[in-house]
Amino acid sequence: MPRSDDYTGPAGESHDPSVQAAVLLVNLGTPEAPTAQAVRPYLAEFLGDPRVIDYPRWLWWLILHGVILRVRPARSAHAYQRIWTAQGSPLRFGSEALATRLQEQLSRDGGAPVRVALAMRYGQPSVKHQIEQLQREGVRQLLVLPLYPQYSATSTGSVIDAVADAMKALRWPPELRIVNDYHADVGHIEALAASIEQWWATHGRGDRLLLSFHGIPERYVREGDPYLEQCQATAHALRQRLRLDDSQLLVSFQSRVGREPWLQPYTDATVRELANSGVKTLDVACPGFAVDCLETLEEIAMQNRDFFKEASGDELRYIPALNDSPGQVDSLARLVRRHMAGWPTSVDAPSA
Ligand SMILES: C=CC1=C(C)c2cc3[nH]c(cc4nc(cc5[nH]c(cc1n2)c(C)c5CCC(=O)O)C(CCC(=O)O)=C4C)c(C)c3C=C
Ligand SMILES: [Fe+2]
Ligand SMILES: [Fe+2]
Repeated sequence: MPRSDDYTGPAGESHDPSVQAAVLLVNLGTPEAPTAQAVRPYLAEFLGDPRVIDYPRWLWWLILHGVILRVRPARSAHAYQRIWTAQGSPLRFGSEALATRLQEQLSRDGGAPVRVALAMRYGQPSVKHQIEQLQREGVRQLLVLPLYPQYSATSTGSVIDAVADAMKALRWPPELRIVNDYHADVGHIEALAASIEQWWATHGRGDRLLLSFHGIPERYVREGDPYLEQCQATAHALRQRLRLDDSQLLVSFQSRVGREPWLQPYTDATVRELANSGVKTLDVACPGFAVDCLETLEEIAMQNRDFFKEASGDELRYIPALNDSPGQVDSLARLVRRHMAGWPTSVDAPSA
Protein backbone atom coordinates (compact mmCIF):
# COMPACT_ATOMS: atom_id res chain seq x y z
CA MET A 1 0.00 0.00 0.00
CA PRO A 2 1.48 3.40 -0.89
CA ARG A 3 1.69 5.69 2.14
CA SER A 4 0.84 9.36 1.91
CA ASP A 5 4.42 10.36 2.77
CA ASP A 6 5.69 8.36 -0.22
CA TYR A 7 3.95 10.71 -2.63
CA THR A 8 6.49 12.49 -4.81
CA GLY A 9 4.63 12.99 -8.03
CA PRO A 10 1.77 11.79 -10.12
CA ALA A 11 1.00 8.09 -10.25
CA GLY A 12 4.40 7.02 -8.90
CA GLU A 13 5.83 6.63 -12.43
CA SER A 14 9.53 5.84 -12.75
CA HIS A 15 11.44 9.07 -13.18
CA ASP A 16 13.61 9.90 -16.16
CA PRO A 17 17.09 10.55 -14.71
CA SER A 18 17.82 13.13 -17.44
CA VAL A 19 15.12 15.45 -16.01
CA GLN A 20 17.09 17.89 -13.90
CA ALA A 21 14.44 20.49 -13.16
CA ALA A 22 11.59 20.17 -10.71
CA VAL A 23 8.77 22.23 -9.35
CA LEU A 24 7.77 21.55 -5.78
CA LEU A 25 4.21 22.62 -4.98
CA VAL A 26 3.73 23.26 -1.27
CA ASN A 27 0.39 23.46 0.48
CA LEU A 28 -0.39 23.92 4.14
CA GLY A 29 -1.01 20.31 5.17
CA THR A 30 -3.91 18.57 6.82
CA PRO A 31 -4.43 15.92 9.49
CA GLU A 32 -4.16 12.22 8.61
CA ALA A 33 -7.67 11.52 9.89
CA PRO A 34 -10.65 13.54 11.18
CA THR A 35 -10.06 12.51 14.78
CA ALA A 36 -8.86 14.50 17.80
CA GLN A 37 -5.92 12.08 18.05
CA ALA A 38 -4.77 12.85 14.48
CA VAL A 39 -5.58 16.57 14.61
CA ARG A 40 -3.53 17.14 17.78
CA PRO A 41 0.00 16.57 16.30
CA TYR A 42 -1.00 18.53 13.19
CA LEU A 43 -2.12 21.53 15.26
CA ALA A 44 0.92 21.21 17.52
CA GLU A 45 3.27 21.52 14.54
CA PHE A 46 1.22 24.26 12.82
CA LEU A 47 0.54 26.43 15.88
CA GLY A 48 4.05 25.80 17.23
CA ASP A 49 5.54 27.53 14.16
CA PRO A 50 6.86 30.98 15.24
CA ARG A 51 5.93 32.37 11.79
CA VAL A 52 2.27 31.58 12.58
CA ILE A 53 2.22 32.69 16.22
CA ASP A 54 5.12 34.88 17.27
CA TYR A 55 4.61 35.11 21.04
CA PRO A 56 7.67 34.46 23.24
CA ARG A 57 8.33 30.71 22.92
CA TRP A 58 8.09 29.69 26.58
CA LEU A 59 4.87 31.63 27.15
CA TRP A 60 3.28 30.29 23.95
CA TRP A 61 4.43 26.73 24.67
CA LEU A 62 2.60 26.84 28.03
CA ILE A 63 -0.60 28.23 26.45
CA LEU A 64 -0.45 25.87 23.46
CA HIS A 65 0.22 22.68 25.41
CA GLY A 66 -1.59 23.69 28.61
CA VAL A 67 -4.81 25.00 27.08
CA ILE A 68 -5.22 24.98 23.28
CA LEU A 69 -4.13 21.43 22.52
CA ARG A 70 -6.43 20.12 25.23
CA VAL A 71 -9.53 21.73 23.70
CA ARG A 72 -9.09 22.54 20.02
CA PRO A 73 -8.28 19.10 18.53
CA ALA A 74 -11.75 17.71 19.37
CA ARG A 75 -13.47 20.84 18.02
CA SER A 76 -11.39 20.86 14.82
CA ALA A 77 -11.87 17.09 14.35
CA HIS A 78 -15.60 17.64 14.42
CA ALA A 79 -15.27 20.25 11.65
CA TYR A 80 -13.02 17.93 9.61
CA GLN A 81 -15.60 15.12 9.92
CA ARG A 82 -18.09 17.34 8.09
CA ILE A 83 -15.88 17.62 4.98
CA TRP A 84 -13.95 14.31 5.02
CA THR A 85 -14.61 12.10 1.99
CA ALA A 86 -13.85 8.55 0.89
CA GLN A 87 -10.71 10.01 -0.73
CA GLY A 88 -9.68 11.63 2.58
CA SER A 89 -9.05 15.32 3.26
CA PRO A 90 -10.06 17.65 0.39
CA LEU A 91 -6.89 19.70 0.84
CA ARG A 92 -4.77 16.58 0.29
CA PHE A 93 -6.58 15.01 -2.67
CA GLY A 94 -7.22 18.42 -4.25
CA SER A 95 -3.51 19.29 -4.06
CA GLU A 96 -2.52 15.85 -5.42
CA ALA A 97 -4.94 16.21 -8.33
CA LEU A 98 -3.53 19.66 -9.10
CA ALA A 99 0.05 18.27 -9.04
CA THR A 100 -0.96 15.44 -11.42
CA ARG A 101 -2.65 17.81 -13.89
CA LEU A 102 0.26 20.27 -13.73
CA GLN A 103 2.71 17.45 -14.50
CA GLU A 104 0.61 16.44 -17.52
CA GLN A 105 0.41 20.03 -18.76
CA LEU A 106 4.17 20.64 -18.36
CA SER A 107 4.90 17.37 -20.14
CA ARG A 108 2.96 18.39 -23.24
CA ASP A 109 3.58 22.14 -23.51
CA GLY A 110 6.76 21.74 -25.57
CA GLY A 111 9.07 23.23 -22.91
CA ALA A 112 12.08 21.60 -21.24
CA PRO A 113 11.31 18.49 -19.16
CA VAL A 114 10.27 19.26 -15.62
CA ARG A 115 9.15 17.04 -12.78
CA VAL A 116 6.31 18.03 -10.44
CA ALA A 117 6.24 17.03 -6.76
CA LEU A 118 4.03 18.04 -3.87
CA ALA A 119 4.88 18.71 -0.21
CA MET A 120 2.92 19.80 2.83
CA ARG A 121 4.29 22.48 5.17
CA TYR A 122 2.84 20.66 8.18
CA GLY A 123 2.50 16.88 8.28
CA GLN A 124 3.37 14.59 5.40
CA PRO A 125 4.93 14.48 2.88
CA SER A 126 7.19 17.11 4.42
CA VAL A 127 9.18 19.71 2.47
CA LYS A 128 12.42 18.12 3.72
CA HIS A 129 11.37 14.60 2.64
CA GLN A 130 10.39 15.76 -0.83
CA ILE A 131 13.50 17.88 -1.41
CA GLU A 132 15.69 14.93 -0.36
CA GLN A 133 13.72 12.65 -2.69
CA LEU A 134 14.16 15.05 -5.63
CA GLN A 135 17.86 15.29 -4.80
CA ARG A 136 18.15 11.49 -4.93
CA GLU A 137 16.44 11.55 -8.32
CA GLY A 138 19.10 13.92 -9.68
CA VAL A 139 17.22 17.22 -9.65
CA ARG A 140 19.64 20.16 -9.91
CA GLN A 141 17.21 23.04 -10.45
CA LEU A 142 14.36 23.44 -8.02
CA LEU A 143 11.46 25.87 -8.26
CA VAL A 144 9.33 26.01 -5.12
CA LEU A 145 5.76 27.15 -5.68
CA PRO A 146 3.82 27.68 -2.43
CA LEU A 147 0.11 27.33 -3.24
CA TYR A 148 -0.66 30.72 -1.66
CA PRO A 149 -1.45 33.42 -4.23
CA GLN A 150 -0.90 36.20 -1.63
CA TYR A 151 2.37 36.33 0.32
CA SER A 152 2.17 36.27 4.10
CA ALA A 153 5.03 35.57 6.49
CA THR A 154 2.61 33.14 8.19
CA SER A 155 2.14 31.02 5.05
CA THR A 156 4.71 31.60 2.27
CA GLY A 157 7.35 32.86 4.73
CA SER A 158 7.03 29.66 6.69
CA VAL A 159 7.46 27.56 3.52
CA ILE A 160 10.66 29.51 2.82
CA ASP A 161 11.91 28.59 6.32
CA ALA A 162 11.19 24.90 5.70
CA VAL A 163 12.97 25.00 2.31
CA ALA A 164 15.98 26.74 3.89
CA ASP A 165 16.15 24.08 6.62
CA ALA A 166 16.00 21.30 4.00
CA MET A 167 18.72 22.93 1.89
CA LYS A 168 20.99 23.30 4.93
CA ALA A 169 20.99 19.53 5.31
CA LEU A 170 22.22 18.90 1.74
CA ARG A 171 25.91 18.66 0.86
CA TRP A 172 25.24 19.78 -2.73
CA PRO A 173 21.95 21.73 -2.81
CA PRO A 174 20.22 22.31 -6.15
CA GLU A 175 19.88 25.78 -7.67
CA LEU A 176 16.84 27.29 -6.02
CA ARG A 177 14.05 29.70 -6.92
CA ILE A 178 10.97 30.37 -4.80
CA VAL A 179 7.78 32.01 -6.06
CA ASN A 180 6.89 34.66 -3.45
CA ASP A 181 3.33 35.24 -4.60
CA TYR A 182 1.14 35.33 -7.70
CA HIS A 183 -1.66 37.55 -6.39
CA ALA A 184 -1.79 39.80 -9.46
CA ASP A 185 -0.57 37.37 -12.10
CA VAL A 186 -2.63 38.04 -15.23
CA GLY A 187 -3.22 34.34 -15.95
CA HIS A 188 -4.29 33.73 -12.36
CA ILE A 189 -6.74 36.66 -12.32
CA GLU A 190 -8.15 35.50 -15.65
CA ALA A 191 -8.61 31.95 -14.30
CA LEU A 192 -10.43 33.27 -11.21
CA ALA A 193 -12.65 35.64 -13.20
CA ALA A 194 -13.50 32.97 -15.78
CA SER A 195 -14.44 30.48 -13.06
CA ILE A 196 -16.74 33.03 -11.37
CA GLU A 197 -18.34 33.94 -14.71
CA GLN A 198 -18.80 30.29 -15.56
CA TRP A 199 -20.39 29.69 -12.18
CA TRP A 200 -22.78 32.62 -12.76
CA ALA A 201 -23.64 31.28 -16.21
CA THR A 202 -24.85 28.06 -14.56
CA HIS A 203 -26.40 29.36 -11.32
CA GLY A 204 -27.28 32.98 -12.09
CA ARG A 205 -25.79 36.03 -10.35
CA GLY A 206 -26.32 36.67 -6.65
CA ASP A 207 -27.03 40.15 -5.23
CA ARG A 208 -23.41 40.58 -4.10
CA LEU A 209 -20.03 38.88 -4.55
CA LEU A 210 -17.98 38.53 -1.36
CA LEU A 211 -14.29 37.58 -1.54
CA SER A 212 -13.31 35.97 1.74
CA PHE A 213 -9.56 35.67 2.42
CA HIS A 214 -7.95 33.86 5.34
CA GLY A 215 -7.20 36.41 8.07
CA ILE A 216 -3.98 37.10 9.94
CA PRO A 217 -3.39 39.28 13.02
CA GLU A 218 -3.57 43.02 12.15
CA ARG A 219 -0.32 43.50 14.04
CA TYR A 220 1.57 41.38 11.47
CA VAL A 221 0.48 43.80 8.75
CA ARG A 222 1.54 46.81 10.86
CA GLU A 223 4.92 45.10 11.23
CA GLY A 224 5.39 44.83 7.47
CA ASP A 225 3.53 41.77 6.18
CA PRO A 226 2.32 42.67 2.64
CA TYR A 227 -0.63 40.25 2.85
CA LEU A 228 -3.43 42.83 3.18
CA GLU A 229 -2.12 44.88 0.29
CA GLN A 230 -1.92 41.77 -1.90
CA CYS A 231 -5.46 40.64 -1.00
CA GLN A 232 -6.71 44.11 -1.90
CA ALA A 233 -4.77 44.05 -5.17
CA THR A 234 -6.33 40.67 -6.11
CA ALA A 235 -9.79 42.06 -5.31
CA HIS A 236 -9.10 45.24 -7.31
CA ALA A 237 -7.97 43.23 -10.35
CA LEU A 238 -11.07 41.02 -10.13
CA ARG A 239 -13.35 44.05 -9.81
CA GLN A 240 -11.85 45.49 -12.98
CA ARG A 241 -11.98 42.24 -14.91
CA LEU A 242 -15.57 41.47 -13.82
CA ARG A 243 -16.66 45.12 -14.25
CA LEU A 244 -17.97 45.40 -10.69
CA ASP A 245 -17.69 48.31 -8.25
CA ASP A 246 -16.83 48.15 -4.57
CA SER A 247 -20.49 47.96 -3.52
CA GLN A 248 -20.95 44.83 -5.67
CA LEU A 249 -17.68 43.05 -4.88
CA LEU A 250 -16.75 43.11 -1.19
CA VAL A 251 -13.75 41.79 0.75
CA SER A 252 -13.65 40.14 4.18
CA PHE A 253 -11.33 37.99 6.30
CA GLN A 254 -12.16 34.65 7.89
CA SER A 255 -10.81 32.04 10.32
CA ARG A 256 -9.77 34.26 13.22
CA VAL A 257 -8.04 32.40 16.07
CA GLY A 258 -7.26 33.91 19.51
CA ARG A 259 -7.99 37.28 21.09
CA GLU A 260 -5.86 39.75 19.14
CA PRO A 261 -7.64 41.78 16.44
CA TRP A 262 -7.21 40.19 13.01
CA LEU A 263 -7.73 41.81 9.61
CA GLN A 264 -11.23 43.22 9.25
CA PRO A 265 -14.03 43.18 8.29
CA TYR A 266 -14.55 39.64 9.58
CA THR A 267 -16.38 37.31 7.21
CA ASP A 268 -18.98 36.08 9.72
CA ALA A 269 -19.95 39.66 10.73
CA THR A 270 -20.05 40.75 7.07
CA VAL A 271 -22.30 37.85 6.06
CA ARG A 272 -24.74 38.67 8.89
CA GLU A 273 -24.70 42.42 8.12
CA LEU A 274 -25.39 41.79 4.44
CA ALA A 275 -28.37 39.55 5.29
CA ASN A 276 -29.66 42.12 7.80
CA SER A 277 -29.39 44.88 5.19
CA GLY A 278 -31.65 42.96 2.80
CA VAL A 279 -29.22 41.01 0.61
CA LYS A 280 -31.03 37.79 -0.29
CA THR A 281 -28.51 35.89 -2.41
CA LEU A 282 -24.84 36.12 -1.58
CA ASP A 283 -22.07 34.58 -3.69
CA VAL A 284 -18.81 33.89 -1.86
CA ALA A 285 -15.45 33.03 -3.43
CA CYS A 286 -12.17 32.46 -1.58
CA PRO A 287 -9.36 33.43 -3.98
CA GLY A 288 -6.65 32.93 -1.34
CA PHE A 289 -7.15 29.15 -1.40
CA ALA A 290 -5.78 27.31 -4.43
CA VAL A 291 -7.72 24.18 -3.53
CA ASP A 292 -10.78 23.61 -1.39
CA CYS A 293 -10.18 22.74 2.24
CA LEU A 294 -11.65 23.00 5.71
CA GLU A 295 -11.70 26.80 5.56
CA THR A 296 -13.80 26.95 2.40
CA LEU A 297 -15.94 23.81 2.57
CA GLU A 298 -16.80 23.92 6.28
CA GLU A 299 -16.29 27.51 7.42
CA ILE A 300 -17.80 29.23 4.36
CA ALA A 301 -20.07 26.70 2.65
CA MET A 302 -21.52 25.36 5.94
CA GLN A 303 -20.96 27.68 8.93
CA ASN A 304 -21.33 31.02 7.16
CA ARG A 305 -24.15 29.71 5.01
CA ASP A 306 -26.00 29.02 8.30
CA PHE A 307 -25.14 32.50 9.69
CA PHE A 308 -26.54 34.09 6.51
CA LYS A 309 -29.79 32.13 6.72
CA GLU A 310 -30.18 32.78 10.47
CA ALA A 311 -29.90 36.51 9.73
CA SER A 312 -32.75 36.19 7.17
CA GLY A 313 -30.73 35.82 3.97
CA ASP A 314 -32.09 33.27 1.46
CA GLU A 315 -28.98 31.62 0.09
CA LEU A 316 -25.22 31.86 0.49
CA ARG A 317 -23.62 30.17 -2.51
CA TYR A 318 -19.98 29.15 -2.30
CA ILE A 319 -18.11 29.31 -5.61
CA PRO A 320 -15.50 26.49 -5.54
CA ALA A 321 -11.75 27.11 -5.55
CA LEU A 322 -9.87 26.67 -8.84
CA ASN A 323 -8.66 23.22 -7.70
CA ASP A 324 -7.39 21.15 -10.68
CA SER A 325 -9.45 23.06 -13.27
CA PRO A 326 -7.84 23.64 -16.68
CA GLY A 327 -7.79 27.41 -15.92
CA GLN A 328 -5.68 26.94 -12.78
CA VAL A 329 -3.45 24.27 -14.35
CA ASP A 330 -2.80 26.43 -17.40
CA SER A 331 -2.06 29.61 -15.42
CA LEU A 332 0.27 27.80 -12.99
CA ALA A 333 2.06 26.02 -15.86
CA ARG A 334 2.72 29.39 -17.49
CA LEU A 335 3.87 30.84 -14.15
CA VAL A 336 6.26 27.90 -13.69
CA ARG A 337 7.71 28.32 -17.18
CA ARG A 338 8.32 32.04 -16.58
CA HIS A 339 10.04 31.42 -13.25
CA MET A 340 12.18 28.65 -14.75
CA ALA A 341 13.24 30.71 -17.75
CA GLY A 342 16.97 30.83 -18.31
CA TRP A 343 17.80 27.73 -16.34
CA PRO A 344 20.21 25.44 -18.17
CA THR A 345 18.72 22.02 -18.90
CA SER A 346 20.08 18.82 -20.38
CA VAL A 347 18.13 19.83 -23.52
CA ASP A 348 19.99 23.17 -23.75
CA ALA A 349 23.40 21.64 -23.05
CA PRO A 350 25.86 21.74 -25.98
CA SER A 351 26.11 18.33 -27.64
CA ALA A 352 29.91 18.40 -28.20
C1 LIG B 1 -3.64 30.85 14.51
C2 LIG B 1 -3.06 31.38 13.50
C3 LIG B 1 -3.27 31.12 12.06
C4 LIG B 1 -2.76 31.93 11.06
C5 LIG B 1 -1.94 33.19 11.22
C6 LIG B 1 -3.16 31.34 9.81
C7 LIG B 1 -2.83 31.84 8.55
C8 LIG B 1 -3.13 31.23 7.33
N1 LIG B 1 -3.71 29.98 7.13
C9 LIG B 1 -3.85 29.74 5.78
C10 LIG B 1 -4.41 28.61 5.17
C11 LIG B 1 -5.09 27.59 5.82
N2 LIG B 1 -5.36 27.51 7.18
C12 LIG B 1 -6.06 26.35 7.43
C13 LIG B 1 -6.49 25.91 8.67
C14 LIG B 1 -6.14 26.48 9.89
N3 LIG B 1 -5.57 27.73 10.10
C15 LIG B 1 -5.32 27.91 11.46
C16 LIG B 1 -4.69 28.99 12.09
C17 LIG B 1 -4.01 30.04 11.42
N4 LIG B 1 -3.88 30.22 10.08
C18 LIG B 1 -5.79 26.72 12.14
C19 LIG B 1 -5.71 26.48 13.63
C20 LIG B 1 -6.29 25.84 11.16
C21 LIG B 1 -6.75 24.39 11.38
C22 LIG B 1 -8.16 24.21 11.53
C23 LIG B 1 -8.67 24.74 12.81
O1 LIG B 1 -8.37 24.18 13.87
O2 LIG B 1 -9.38 25.75 12.73
C24 LIG B 1 -6.27 25.65 6.18
C25 LIG B 1 -7.06 24.37 5.97
C26 LIG B 1 -6.35 23.08 6.34
C27 LIG B 1 -7.11 21.84 5.97
O3 LIG B 1 -6.74 20.78 6.48
O4 LIG B 1 -8.07 21.84 5.19
C28 LIG B 1 -5.66 26.42 5.19
C29 LIG B 1 -5.55 26.09 3.72
C30 LIG B 1 -3.33 30.88 5.11
C31 LIG B 1 -3.31 31.04 3.59
C32 LIG B 1 -2.89 31.80 6.06
C33 LIG B 1 -2.28 33.13 5.90
C34 LIG B 1 -2.51 33.96 4.93
FE1 LIG C 1 -4.93 29.01 8.60
FE1 LIG D 1 -11.31 27.93 10.16
